[in-house]
Amino acid sequence: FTTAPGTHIARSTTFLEASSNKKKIASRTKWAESRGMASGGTAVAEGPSAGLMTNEGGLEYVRLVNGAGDTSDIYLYGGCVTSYIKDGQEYVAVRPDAKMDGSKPISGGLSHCWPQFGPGAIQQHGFARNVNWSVKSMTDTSVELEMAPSDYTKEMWDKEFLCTFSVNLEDDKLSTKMNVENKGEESFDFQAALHSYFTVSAIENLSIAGSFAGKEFLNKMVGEGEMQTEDREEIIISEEYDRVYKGVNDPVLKDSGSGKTLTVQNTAGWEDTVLWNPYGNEGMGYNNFVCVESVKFDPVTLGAGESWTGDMALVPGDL
Ligand SMILES: O=P(O)(O)OC[C@H]1O[C@@H](O)[C@H](O)[C@@H](O)[C@@H]1O
Repeated sequence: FTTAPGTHIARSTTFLEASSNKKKIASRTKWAESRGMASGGTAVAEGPSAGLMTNEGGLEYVRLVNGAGDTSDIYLYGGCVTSYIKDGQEYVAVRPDAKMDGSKPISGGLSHCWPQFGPGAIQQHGFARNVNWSVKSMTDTSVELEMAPSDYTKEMWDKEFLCTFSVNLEDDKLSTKMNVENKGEESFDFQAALHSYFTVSAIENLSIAGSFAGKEFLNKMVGEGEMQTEDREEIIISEEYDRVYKGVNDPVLKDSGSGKTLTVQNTAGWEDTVLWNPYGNEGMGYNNFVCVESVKFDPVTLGAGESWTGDMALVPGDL
């Protein structure tokens, strides 16, 4: 498969050479058989194949493939979607300075911030993005990952929880569902976000539509953070951005360079949008990505036995 020129960054460690296809299929078959599943799979000689893969840094990821040859990669480390390719166009970005070997959270993809967003009582953005999630079930086009407490998480946050993250590669979109369940006897609070990195052909080619006009936002780039009011219908980024738009959850990315749009369809749970771009930072590759994050900024209080769900789908389109 191919990707549109100029939209593909730091992808070398997440894509294996076609010559290693045999190894991938063998690994998938072994994985499926060890779980009592038919090996099945999309073992198309010339196209991508679905299944559990290992990257050059030793990290495992699941590749989903649909009938049209669209693909999505989901790393078990961090439960992170690092790629969504539809009709040859890559929509998800990974920063060129990202570590793809587990030495630090993946800076890119649909990265989980949980149970905390940003700085706070525990580590920046929480721990969900630097633990290994496990595969509960998978098919060629879907995977369900789970994250449960461990000694590591309990040291920081001693709560009984179960997080489930499902990704479904459909014909016209990539659907995700984050579910948090309180398995303990006492209530707990959390924040959540998908710190989503999306590809852009160049930042000057991007505008972001949505219900931004008239909304108040927290501009974290001013002093300790300042509340301001947005007066634009569409956001254009021409300086460093770190902004929390509470009550906005319908962003649409429009890229005049690729001629593509990407609708971030938040249909449950995700109430807010954070925009982040380290404008001018070449090392981070600022010119080829934007973070348009699906966020639940005000903490959720979950009673014993209760659960919370965030539904988000990425829907590609043409300008
Ligand atoms: O590099 P990371 O951990 O993926 O985070 C990216 C950025 O995420 C933003 O939300 C933070 O405000 C930045 O400080 C941070 O650099």
